[in-house]
Amino acid sequence: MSEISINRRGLMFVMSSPSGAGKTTLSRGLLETDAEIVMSVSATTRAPRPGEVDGKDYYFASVEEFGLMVNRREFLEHAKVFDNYYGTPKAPVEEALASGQDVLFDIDWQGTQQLKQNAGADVVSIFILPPSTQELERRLHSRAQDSAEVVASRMSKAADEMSHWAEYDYIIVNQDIAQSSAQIRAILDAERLKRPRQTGLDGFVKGLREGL
Ligand SMILES: Nc1nc2c(ncn2[C@@H]2O[C@H](COP(=O)(O)OP(=O)(O)O)[C@@H](O)[C@H]2O)c(=O)[nH]1
Ligand SMILES: Nc1ncnc2c1ncn2[C@@H]1O[C@H](COP(=O)(O)OP(=O)(O)O)[C@@H](O)[C@H]1O
Repeated sequence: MSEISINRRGLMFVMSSPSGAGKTTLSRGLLETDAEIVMSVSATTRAPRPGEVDGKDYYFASVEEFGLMVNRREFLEHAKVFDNYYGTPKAPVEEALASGQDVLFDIDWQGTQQLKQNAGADVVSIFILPPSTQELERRLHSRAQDSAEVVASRMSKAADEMSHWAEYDYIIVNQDIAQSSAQIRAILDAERLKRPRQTGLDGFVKGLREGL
């Protein structure tokens, strides 16, 4: 039997966490296993880490270039995080949603608030907590891509970021990657099934009733 597909409205799936709690790892896992969701690639003024690819991990921009994009209103949201600027380019998100895809955002609490203000009903937000402070520090060190100074600065800012946990729809404590991935999967599956998002239901049910 062929799979039934009912048209639905794309959703904006936001994941935030203090740096090092595991967002990047969890979002990569989701993208690899789900063809209906695409990542929003942000622009940033931060320097690329070893292995990061321009246009894939981020669009790396100078402060001047970033400022021009802000002036041209090219961002859906933007914010200063740590000592750098980050922003979500608007056009790719609008194109993906219009073509029926969901979009995954790895953005901070400031960006999440802005998205909720502009597109409330389409936003589903998850906050990811580390299982402990010691484990957060271990993960930041294990990533080994940032200097000791950067790790220390991110640890000191984790408390700030974590203070916004209650603004999110769902909270996941990321102890075990497989378990956290399964929890994220469950949230996405359930949110996709919400009645207002299944815009094709009217026609589908009409067809069913006419066939009786
Ligand atoms: N508001 C906003 N925050 C972003 C954006 N892109 C990344 N961030 C956040 O900026 C913070 C730092 O990101 P990054 O430098 O990649 O380090 P990470 O914390 O290890 O992922 C994280 O909290 C990200 O969620 C964006 O486009 N907008
Ligand atoms: N549940 C987990 N258990 C152990 N290590 C993890 C877990 N989740 C992520 N990590 C590791 O912690 C480090 C930071 O994870 P990352 O996904 O880069 O975090 P973030 O994107 O939130 O900064 C990486 O080395 C990653 O492999």
